[in-house]
Amino acid sequence: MSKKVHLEDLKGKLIVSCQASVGDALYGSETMCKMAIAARDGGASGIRANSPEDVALICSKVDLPVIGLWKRHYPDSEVYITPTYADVESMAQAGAQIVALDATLRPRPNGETLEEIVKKIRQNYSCLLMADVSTLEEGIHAYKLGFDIVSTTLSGYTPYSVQSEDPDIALVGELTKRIPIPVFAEGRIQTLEQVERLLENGAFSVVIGSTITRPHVITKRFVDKMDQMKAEIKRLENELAK
Ligand SMILES: CC(=O)N[C@H](C=O)[C@@H](O)[C@H](O)[C@H](O)COP(=O)(O)O
Repeated sequence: MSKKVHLEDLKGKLIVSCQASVGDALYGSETMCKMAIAARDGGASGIRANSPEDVALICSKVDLPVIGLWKRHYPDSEVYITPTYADVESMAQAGAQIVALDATLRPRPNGETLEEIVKKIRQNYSCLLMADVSTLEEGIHAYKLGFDIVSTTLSGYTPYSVQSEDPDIALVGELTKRIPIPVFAEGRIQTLEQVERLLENGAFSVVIGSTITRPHVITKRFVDKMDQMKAEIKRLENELAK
């Protein structure tokens, strides 16, 4: 049974998402656990992690609250973040103090509903529930279903939500005005200035993944920018040569 987490301990704090996909150089529970230890050593107040294996290992080695999710793809649904009751149950059993699940209004596998999942988890487990949403409507709906936290995780990742390369600062502000539970800012956060604006807009906590724990993503961002700059210099040289 996971230890109780006190959300106040996460207020104004950083949660580091330690996740890697199959095929990533850093894929594997041992490596993700080392990432979580490094995040703890850097002062993170919580960890977000994917899969029962990674969560169980991190919970055993890192004395921080763990937000557990399980990315699983089902043929009959677009929902892939902890889609079914069994997936949520696996994360609670792995020891996650908080279980994050897709809280969009999209159809779930096997015809399961978010309402049924929340009700059943509340009957059987003491973990907190975090709603990964992409719109204000989904956040309000998740609050009404009894979630403990709403996170902007999926903004920009559903076809009907705001598409941007930046974090959805506006959604954080809208959610904090409309629901009384903690709103976590999550998704595409890359700079301290963005963190400042997110907190100013009412973010309870900030979740950062790729910019801290995905070296290939960080590397690609620099490489792409430098290639752009090189191409621009070449273009200007050609202009001057005319
Ligand atoms: C869209 C989706 O599946 N997001 C996932 C949610 O767990 C993770 O892949 C993200 O890395 C995490 O939300 C943190 O975001 P960022 O890596 O941009 O800091």
